[in-house]
Amino acid sequence: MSQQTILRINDLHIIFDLGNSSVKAVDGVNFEILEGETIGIIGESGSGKSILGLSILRLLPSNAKIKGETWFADKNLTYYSEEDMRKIRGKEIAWIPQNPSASFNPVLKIGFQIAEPMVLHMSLDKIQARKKVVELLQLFGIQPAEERVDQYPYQYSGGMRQRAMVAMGTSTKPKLLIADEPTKGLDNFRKKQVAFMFRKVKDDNKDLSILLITHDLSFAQALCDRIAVMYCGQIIEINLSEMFFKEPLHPYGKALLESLPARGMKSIPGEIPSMINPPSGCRFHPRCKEAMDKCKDMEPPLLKINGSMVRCWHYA
Ligand SMILES: Nc1ncnc2c1ncn2[C@@H]1O[C@H](COP(=O)(O)OP(=O)(O)OP(=O)(O)O)[C@@H](O)[C@H]1O
Ligand code: NI
Repeated sequence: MSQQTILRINDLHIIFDLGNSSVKAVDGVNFEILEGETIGIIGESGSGKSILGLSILRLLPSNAKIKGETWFADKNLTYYSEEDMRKIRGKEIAWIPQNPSASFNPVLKIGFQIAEPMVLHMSLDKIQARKKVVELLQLFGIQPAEERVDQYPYQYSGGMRQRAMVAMGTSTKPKLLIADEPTKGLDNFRKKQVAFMFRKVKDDNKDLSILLITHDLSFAQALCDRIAVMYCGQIIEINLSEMFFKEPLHPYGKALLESLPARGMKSIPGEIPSMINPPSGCRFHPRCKEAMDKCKDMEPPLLKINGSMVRCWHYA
């Protein structure tokens, strides 16, 4: 049985025009997400993870120029109008933003905000929606749900707001859920709670595909079927999670793992490169222990190795 592709991104480029210079935030990205799979996008700050996620929903800042195609099942979203995108957002593709505290409207009750996508997309009336919200709050451990439904964001703890965001994101039974840094700023205990909650969401919705954008490698390892590593606007490795955490292909992947506390906590030498003037050749070469002469001048293509992909001359 082969899994269906739910999302396919073809040769995506996103450029920010800064007047006298430009930032290539995403530079030639190709990948796909299968039905029911969880894929993690990892990489250092500024590598283009959030911009890639936002581009799928076309929520990019207005100074962004976009090239390439985004297919959602058999729909080519590239040519969708804003009006058509609004029917997809929150219904078929849900977005869980990076900062739940800033994303809830402080003057509206949480229950009302969670209900909104269901009222909009599932034509539930207010009473039905309220009932659904109470069920969702219970499901996500936000108790006592009957009381919590009428509270305002400030009355929730950070962890509760995070869970409420996921409740809202999954309320309309989307096909794809995109979550940006869902564990950002949480302590270890709350990180585990969020991982547990995502597991539950996955178990309850076997066909749901999840795109997890995260810095948090242990969180990615706990949840993802596949890992895509981004560096300086490009995907430089796509691998099964199991393979990646055992033996990553790209030297940058190896360096990321070696920077984990449990694996020696070796920081990656050098600096995250400028996105305005990225390094020549392989973008990682100035920081790479294994760099060869060729890596300085020639950009490696994304090579297929068995079922994995890697952008590194060592595999050519
Ligand atoms: N509105 C904007 N105008 C200009 N450049 C931008 C804008 N938004 C993002 N960028 C640039 O695009 C690049 C990618 O940003 P993005 O937010 O996707 O990174 P990220 O990988 O999500 O990082 P983080 O892990 O810190 O969230 C960065 O170099 C950033 O400076
Ligand atoms: Ni980000």
